Amino acid sequence: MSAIKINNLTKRYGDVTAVSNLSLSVGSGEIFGFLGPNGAGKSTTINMMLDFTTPTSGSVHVFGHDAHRRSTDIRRRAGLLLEGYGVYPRLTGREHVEHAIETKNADDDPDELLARIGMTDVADRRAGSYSKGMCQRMAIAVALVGSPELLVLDEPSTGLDPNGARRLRDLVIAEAERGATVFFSSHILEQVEAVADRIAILLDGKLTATGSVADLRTNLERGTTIELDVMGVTDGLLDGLRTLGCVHDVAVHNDTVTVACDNTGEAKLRVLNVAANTGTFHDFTVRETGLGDVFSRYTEDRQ
Ligand SMILES: Nc1ncnc2c1ncn2[C@@H]1O[C@H](COP(=O)(O)OP(=O)(O)OP(=O)(O)O)[C@@H](O)[C@H]1O
Repeated sequence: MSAIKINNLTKRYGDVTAVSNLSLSVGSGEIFGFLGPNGAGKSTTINMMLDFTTPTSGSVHVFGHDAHRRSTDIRRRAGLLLEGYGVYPRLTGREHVEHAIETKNADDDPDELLARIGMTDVADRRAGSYSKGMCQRMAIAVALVGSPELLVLDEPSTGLDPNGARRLRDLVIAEAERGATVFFSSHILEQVEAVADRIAILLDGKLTATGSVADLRTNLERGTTIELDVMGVTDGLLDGLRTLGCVHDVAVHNDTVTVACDNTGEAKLRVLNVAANTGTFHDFTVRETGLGDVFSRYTEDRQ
């Protein structure tokens, strides 16, 4: 069963269409990464899932329930980390978590939750004195209260140092292993690539891609990227590369020519042969397509 089912969802603010006819579903127990550039509509979608914003049209179901009619139930069963999490400056980190435990009628150990995100040392300090990253860590601990069936994390990596980011990653995996569904938005592509079972990429409120990172790579037919360092890019080189059947894309940046081609030894050899024949080629790097490439391809190239 789907934990989240979004059908033809649209949200307009005056002339701005923040989300446009969006449909997607997230399976129970899945780690789902929601990607998109600034202003793509990620937060607006999340806000509609939790009934903080009303859709212009379309519907969202969470745990099979209508997000608007059953919002209280849904929020009770979910752990939320949303933009603009309100901090009470006079309360300590532990008191924030204790308050959430009380509100949710849960029986967690606040110290254990704070330890999971590396907050033990500062648990007794007032949140007013916390750094941005400490506030974010505290908000993550609060989201975990009550072992929620669904974690909705809007940009959870914001402000976290590499250690915090690693803890977050481990934590997301552990929560999914326990059976929780995790839906998180992020700009940190490596974070998403490391943990997400599937991702969706949003651009101008529209879904431009959905699937596993591997699926998206295959869709793009960009198994391998070869970067050619040349001394002066010539039309002969570009034409030669573009006529190869195994080449899907050729991009130029200064003296580097980036070639996306089939992931076969023969394809790589043919690309390097063309480059060698131009006489100005002096080095190359081969790398597998990463999520960064997929993201750029689905967003920048289509704008
Ligand atoms: N309350 C609002 N009133 C008017 N426009 C809004 C409102 N909320 C969002 N928008 C607009 O809707 C679009 C989508 O915004 P949203 O915050 O959902 O994007 P996002 O993908 O979360 O961006 P970011 O990564 O920058 O947080 C933007 O053009 C934004 O300006």
